[in-house]
Amino acid sequence: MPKSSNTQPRYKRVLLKLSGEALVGDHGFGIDPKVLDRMALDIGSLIGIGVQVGLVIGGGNLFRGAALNAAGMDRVTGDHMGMLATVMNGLAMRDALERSNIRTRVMSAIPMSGIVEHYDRRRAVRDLKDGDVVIFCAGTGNPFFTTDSAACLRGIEIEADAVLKATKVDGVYSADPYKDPTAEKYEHLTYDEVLDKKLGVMDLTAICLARDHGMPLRVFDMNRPGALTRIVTGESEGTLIE
Ligand SMILES: Nc1ncnc2c1ncn2[C@@H]1O[C@H](COP(=O)(O)OP(=O)(O)OP(=O)(O)O)[C@@H](O)[C@H]1O
Ligand SMILES: O=c1ccn([C@@H]2O[C@H](COP(=O)(O)O)[C@@H](O)[C@H]2O)c(=O)[nH]1
Repeated sequence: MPKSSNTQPRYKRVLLKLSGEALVGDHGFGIDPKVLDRMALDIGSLIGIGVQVGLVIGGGNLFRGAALNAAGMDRVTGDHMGMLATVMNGLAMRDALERSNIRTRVMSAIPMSGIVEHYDRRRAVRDLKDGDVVIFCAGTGNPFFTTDSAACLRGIEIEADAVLKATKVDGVYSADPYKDPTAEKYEHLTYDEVLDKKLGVMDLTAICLARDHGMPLRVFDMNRPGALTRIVTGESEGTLIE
């Protein structure tokens, strides 16, 4: 088990959404084990201060349904492939967490007997209370959604204090900072501001779901050392949407 510390967390239970695309790291495609190990270390720090951690991992490092569809594939088939990609990422993340001695459960929205458990909310909450990390795979289990929506959905279901979106950018900007170098970063936004300004860092279904259930969202750079711990201990990091 990770070492415990005296730091008082601001959040007792969080739903952490990890970018699938960022798992590529130095590799051109797939999963860079170095990124997984770094994330396992960060998650271990949270467990060490008593924070319960649910995880949703994207699939953009492997497949996205919309991209497959643009290349000619049936959209639903592409989305099924995207959801399966999130299961592969979940298995890889469990492996890294368990190598760091962090007990981990993987639950899939799509039954996959013999590989991972089927999603069960009550069981997930029990596991979280026991200090296990619970990885929620296969998104919502339905096509035409994204893992951002799945993160908000699971976060609301498990009554997380916040959904933390760990991604490649250090917050929400007035425009995509990769495309517009003059874009300015926001420290704080309301859900309606994100919707009205059509800020593309998270899909709008996810924002609506979070707004309708009063779930705070924080977008931050997963590559900044210590960012996760700073967030759960109440320091300012990334952009808060509430
Ligand atoms: N207004 C904006 N502010 C910040 N980032 C933005 C904005 N608009 C678009 N983006 C883009 O959104 C990306 C993050 O969202 P995206 O859903 O693509 O990735 P992810 O969730 O990190 O990956 P995955 O889908 O693989 O999990 C950023 O890398 C950035 O390029
Ligand atoms: O509920 C869901 C979640 C995801 N998908 C498909 O998986 C890929 C990968 O997820 P990202 O959020 O893009 O990382 C997504 O593009 C969809 O194709 C889904 O169908 N339903």
